[in-house]
Amino acid sequence: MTKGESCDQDLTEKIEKDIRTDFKNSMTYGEYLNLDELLGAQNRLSAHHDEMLFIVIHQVSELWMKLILHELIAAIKAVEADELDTSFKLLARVSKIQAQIIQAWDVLSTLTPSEYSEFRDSLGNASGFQSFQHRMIEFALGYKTTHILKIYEKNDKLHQTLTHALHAPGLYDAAIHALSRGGLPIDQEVLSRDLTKPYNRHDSVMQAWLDVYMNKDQHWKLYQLAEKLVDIEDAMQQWRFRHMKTVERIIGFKKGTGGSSGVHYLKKVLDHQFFPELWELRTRI
Ligand code: HEM
Ligand SMILES: N[C@@H](CC(=O)c1ccccc1NC=O)C(=O)O
Repeated sequence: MTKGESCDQDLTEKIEKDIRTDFKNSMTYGEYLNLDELLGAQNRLSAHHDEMLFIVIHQVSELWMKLILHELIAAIKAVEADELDTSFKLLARVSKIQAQIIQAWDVLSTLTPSEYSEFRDSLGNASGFQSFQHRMIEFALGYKTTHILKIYEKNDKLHQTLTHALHAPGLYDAAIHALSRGGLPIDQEVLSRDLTKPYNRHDSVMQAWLDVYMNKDQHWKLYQLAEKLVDIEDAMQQWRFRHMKTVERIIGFKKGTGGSSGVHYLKKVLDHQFFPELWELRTRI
């Protein structure tokens, strides 16, 4: 490269930098937050006044889910790296976001059965059952339900992302490996378990958490991690319960648009536990 060419290169870089700075300086609030797109995305399918509430509550929930996932994925990495203090900060934020989406049910509860029935038909077969981010969160917590993948067969990108998450360790698997690295004996069959299957309760994990709780001074960080996980599961169950009750007060025991039995199905989902040993130990101590 000649001297002249390298000068040209410097000049081009300087101009490009100036353009970027100018753009940044003149950028508005709305541009930064992409508000045209965000606030233009409430497309009602009916002329019903209350459909706006229905759309906004879902969109707000999906936005919060986006942040939950962002934090959870970082928390899993932190636990895997034995950076537990970092994970506490991230998991505490997840809990605070969960509190927001639990509160959101209060707003939706102002929708009455007659109001909802006036636009329910326009929703067709669409259902929250198809919420991709909801499944990503369940997967990140270790609840891997393979039958869910079928829903996304026609969407390569979502299917691929969910398949990747299916094979990746969830938060509970990361915590169990941290127990093992912390010197608590965990059976090999748990450590090398098939991550694509939902987690099942295991004796060695039960024993390890009991040990952590009974000797918390020696395992303070793992003890704190356990309580953060309990916070998260507690909130997941509160969310599920509020969803089930809100649905019952709005559609009673009608079948769901997604093809399920409706409230009966939502009640059954409440039986599932993400971190079973952390609940069982409460009876054992
Ligand atoms: C009037 C309001 C709502 C009604 C009547 C309702 C009803 C239902 C029903 C009946 C199901 C079972 C699947 C089906 O057959 O459709 C379901 C699933 C689901 N809904 Fe809702 N829902 C409402 C609001 C919401 C909101 C605001 C969210 C937040 C994103 C949401 C998220 C979900 C999710 C994630 C599932 C799957 C649950 C699982 O499989 O564990 N729903 N809903
Ligand atoms: N499953 C609901 C419909 C429903 O709630 C819904 C429809 C479209 C988009 C999101 C929805 N929310 C949660 O399930 C019903 O059966 O009325």
